[in-house]
Amino acid sequence: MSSSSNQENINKPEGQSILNVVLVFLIKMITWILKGVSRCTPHKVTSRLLSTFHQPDLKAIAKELENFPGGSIDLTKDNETGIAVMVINNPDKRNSLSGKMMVEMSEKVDQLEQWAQGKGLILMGKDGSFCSGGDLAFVKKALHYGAEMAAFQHHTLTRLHNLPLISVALLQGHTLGGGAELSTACDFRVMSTSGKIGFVQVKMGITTGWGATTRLVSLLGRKKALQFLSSAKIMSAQEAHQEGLVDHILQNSLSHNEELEACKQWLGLNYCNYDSNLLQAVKALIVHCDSSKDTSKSLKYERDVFAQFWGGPAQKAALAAKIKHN
Ligand SMILES: CC[C@H](C(=O)O)C(=O)SCCNC(=O)CCNC(=O)[C@H](O)C(C)(C)COP(=O)(O)OP(=O)(O)OC[C@H]1O[C@@H](n2cnc3c(N)ncnc32)[C@H](O)[C@@H]1OP(=O)(O)O
Repeated sequence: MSSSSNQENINKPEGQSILNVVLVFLIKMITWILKGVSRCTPHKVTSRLLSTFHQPDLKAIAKELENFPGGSIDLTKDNETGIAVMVINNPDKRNSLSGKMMVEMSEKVDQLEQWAQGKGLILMGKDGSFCSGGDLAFVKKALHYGAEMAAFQHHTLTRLHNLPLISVALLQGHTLGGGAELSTACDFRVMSTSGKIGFVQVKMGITTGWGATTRLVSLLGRKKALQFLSSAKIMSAQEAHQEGLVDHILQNSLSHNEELEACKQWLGLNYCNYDSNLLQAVKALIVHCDSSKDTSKSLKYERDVFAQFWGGPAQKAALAAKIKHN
């Protein structure tokens, strides 16, 4: 740089050069913001802003979901053993979840939150199948209602996951899509040797709608979560156990009821031997330590992304294709 320009700089009043710095900074900031906004389509900005500020009215969503009938969620609590069994009961549709069943599951979780003698919970499906996800008849009628349904399910499954009970999903038969998501809302997964599990959402033109991405990353880490969710792989019991998703495989050739009894034994003998107050305190401590990471922020973002695909062309094409995830 020539000495004369150096001379200029040296003679420039202090305020002038600070003003220049501030001006340059402001121009850079404005350019950066404009670049950022142009990257998002108006739709994405709107829906993200909406979901950030929009607090779902769960009571109103429940009223709407109850308009989609079918099946039931049945709960039995054994005050002697302290183990409850929650049954996803829609066997004619492979225990897929209707809107009504989503509301009933929320109500049963309410009951379990108040169960003083509770120690453990087994979540299972009726007649030897766990759950094949959302009831597709409900799904096709609720394509306008994805964000609300996801908000409702996130609320229920986060409370299920955080129950002061040690929970096990008994995976018999098929566990698909939303059904696989339900299984991640339990502390453990026990599977029959012939069972199959697959996070098939991406094959259905959507991302996870019931919170499984957040829970899988926390449970098994980013890599395994990415493998399951991007491949839509249908895993056998052996494969799921090898991946660490399933904690115990039941012995072969048991009847459906014998598998339930074996699951009760596994849960009772391993994790429900002590006083319910103590066990509930142990689980509450685990939940507190786990939720110190910001899972609510992660779930909110998961809902935002889900809402951008739900009802979109890829989901409509998948629904029209009547895909069977055998
Ligand atoms: C946010 C979650 C997300 C969403 O809600 O969109 C998802 O859950 S995505 C995943 C949605 N689930 C599916 O796509 C499953 C589709 N079904 C199948 O792949 C098969 O039915 C299977 C593998 C579950 C069972 O196959 P199998 O050969 O053993 O029996 P059938 O196919 O004959 O099924 C018997 C009977 O059940 C009905 N069915 C099965 N799954 C569903 C479902 N999810 N919703 C509604 N109905 C279901 C199937 O249609 C048969 O009924 P029928 O009247 O005899 O045709």
